[in-house]
Amino acid sequence: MAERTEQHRERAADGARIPTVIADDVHIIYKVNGGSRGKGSATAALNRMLRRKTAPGMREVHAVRGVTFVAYRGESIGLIGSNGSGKSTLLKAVAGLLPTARGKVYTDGQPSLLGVNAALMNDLTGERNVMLGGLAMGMTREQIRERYQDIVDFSGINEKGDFISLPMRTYSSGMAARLRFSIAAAKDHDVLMIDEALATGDRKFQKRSEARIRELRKEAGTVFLVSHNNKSIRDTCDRVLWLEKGELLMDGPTDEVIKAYERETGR
Ligand SMILES: Nc1ncnc2c1ncn2[C@@H]1O[C@H](COP(=O)(O)OP(=O)(O)OP(=O)(O)O)[C@@H](O)[C@H]1O
Repeated sequence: MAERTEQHRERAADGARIPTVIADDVHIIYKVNGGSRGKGSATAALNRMLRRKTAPGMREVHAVRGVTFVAYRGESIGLIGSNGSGKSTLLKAVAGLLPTARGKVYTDGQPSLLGVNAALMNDLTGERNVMLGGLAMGMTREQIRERYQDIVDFSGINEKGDFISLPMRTYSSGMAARLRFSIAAAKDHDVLMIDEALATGDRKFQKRSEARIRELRKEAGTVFLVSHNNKSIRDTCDRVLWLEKGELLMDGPTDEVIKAYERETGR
């Protein structure tokens, strides 16, 4: 892995912690077309497209409501909350993939979002996808070639045969998720965001990825992890943000927040 550079230190020369992400009163609103009053048929939608009309009754989903926090170098932050509470939306906004309706997100460096749905090409081989994924993260061909074997070994894709030379559509969902994680984890990120990646893959792979997350943290980036698995969060994160209905309910040390969450949800 890359050597620690000046820029990768956890603390500034005066000993102050270095912020990597600042979310200031962030609001995210999705606008949903034709959410559907009326029949919402395909013909009606086609008609609207042809006439360039906006859908009647455009609806809004206010997914994130006034979230504020500061993340620092060397932190690993878990995002928890019930289904639909806004975790993935918040990460997408931090990654710059969704505009804020109000408020601002400031980041140091380019955040990388690794979702279980990260776009790899199903018809291409695992090998080609390693190359594409690496290039998409800003690595050079040379760097990817250097790390290629590590990526494949880490993913464990070839443990049961030569799967890396087969198209990704032949992979199980666990195998595909492992390859996505392995590609993303090959680079030292300033801010790495992982959406449920650890929920997939078997226990052995989860252990390996948890270890890699700890390593990435040591290399002084900031890691965000969205997960419904409290154990993964406990094993990996030192701080947790708890979202409910788009609002930040609690922000604090992992143990405190998870305990409060478990009391509330009975899980
Ligand atoms: N593309 C979209 N268009 C419209 N609404 C959306 C879209 N994506 C998410 N939403 C809505 O935004 C809200 C937050 O969703 P989000 O996926 O961020 O929640 P989450 O906490 O990540 O959920 P989960 O734990 O189920 O993955 C939900 O009400 C959801 O219906």
